[in-house]
Amino acid sequence: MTRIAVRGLTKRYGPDTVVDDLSFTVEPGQVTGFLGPNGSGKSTTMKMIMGLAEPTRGTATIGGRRYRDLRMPLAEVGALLDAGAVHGSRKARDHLLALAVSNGLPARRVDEVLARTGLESVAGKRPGGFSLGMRQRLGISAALLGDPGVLIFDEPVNGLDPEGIRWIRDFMRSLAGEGRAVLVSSHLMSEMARTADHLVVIGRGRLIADTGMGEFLRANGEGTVLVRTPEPGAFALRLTAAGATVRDGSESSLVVSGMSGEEIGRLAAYHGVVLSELSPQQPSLEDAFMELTKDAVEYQGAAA
Ligand SMILES: Nc1ncnc2c1ncn2[C@@H]1O[C@H](COP(=O)(O)OP(=O)(O)OP(=O)(O)O)[C@@H](O)[C@H]1O
Repeated sequence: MTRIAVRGLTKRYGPDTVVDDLSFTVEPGQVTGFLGPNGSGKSTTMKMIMGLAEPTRGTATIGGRRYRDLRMPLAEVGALLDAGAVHGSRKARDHLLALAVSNGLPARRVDEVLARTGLESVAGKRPGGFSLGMRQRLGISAALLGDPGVLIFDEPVNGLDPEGIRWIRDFMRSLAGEGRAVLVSSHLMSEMARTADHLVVIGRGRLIADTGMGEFLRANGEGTVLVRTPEPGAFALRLTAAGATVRDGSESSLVVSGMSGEEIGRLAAYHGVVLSELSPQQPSLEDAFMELTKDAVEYQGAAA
């Protein structure tokens, strides 16, 4: 089982520290979402893991080895870093074949990965005319050629239509389901909530959170319930006594956490309290993410 270990990873470009003493682990069998606002250092971190940028300090290893020390890189790690990039003017299958041959991989892998990414019918075509989604599938095919235990995707759903997004999401899940370690970056929380098992959040190159997705959802996704009653003061006392946390909302409403709408309704019925509103509020994960990273956003747009 191969994992990615990032330890004290730091990258300076001139006076700018774009990755700052970053440490985290990407475990096998999981999709790890790598989240951060634009410019927070996600791509630079991924490039350092893939040996495409030299760390100023610290290490990034795959199965305990730096990329440049891997014996068969394609068989250990696959990456899609520039999703839209298409290399050369070769037909899709020929492109993959050249890559396989030059890396000492069996030619049969080409048809296996084309089947897996659903590109068989266009394998004889040049990727110049491919849609972004198809180019991405071709990039993913290349990443899978060596059947690696570790996969890295930089913003893979950027620019895709909903069907393409769903395909990528399901694909990541199936790769993790096979025991691979999958690291996928995004600047949108909503994309991660349905894909990732684990979250690594960075801002300005620094680690902000390293947490299980379930844990993050429990901490940030637990809803509140908006309650209106003609007797807010008295009912607030009942709610607190029953273990809920209550704060005042607008227009003498109560904002209740720690109890479900159903429990609140029952409590009101038990005490004969009239309720004029009982509405569960769904917090947005995007809001939770923005809150987490608000101090780390480099250029904040002025409020209109
Ligand atoms: N080769 C380079 N030389 C100088 N500065 C760089 C270089 N590469 C990246 N940077 C700077 O490092 C910072 C982090 O960039 P990076 O692309 O890693 O962020 P990111 O989180 O991937 O953002 P995005 O989602 O916008 O791609 C940015 O301020 C960027 O301008």
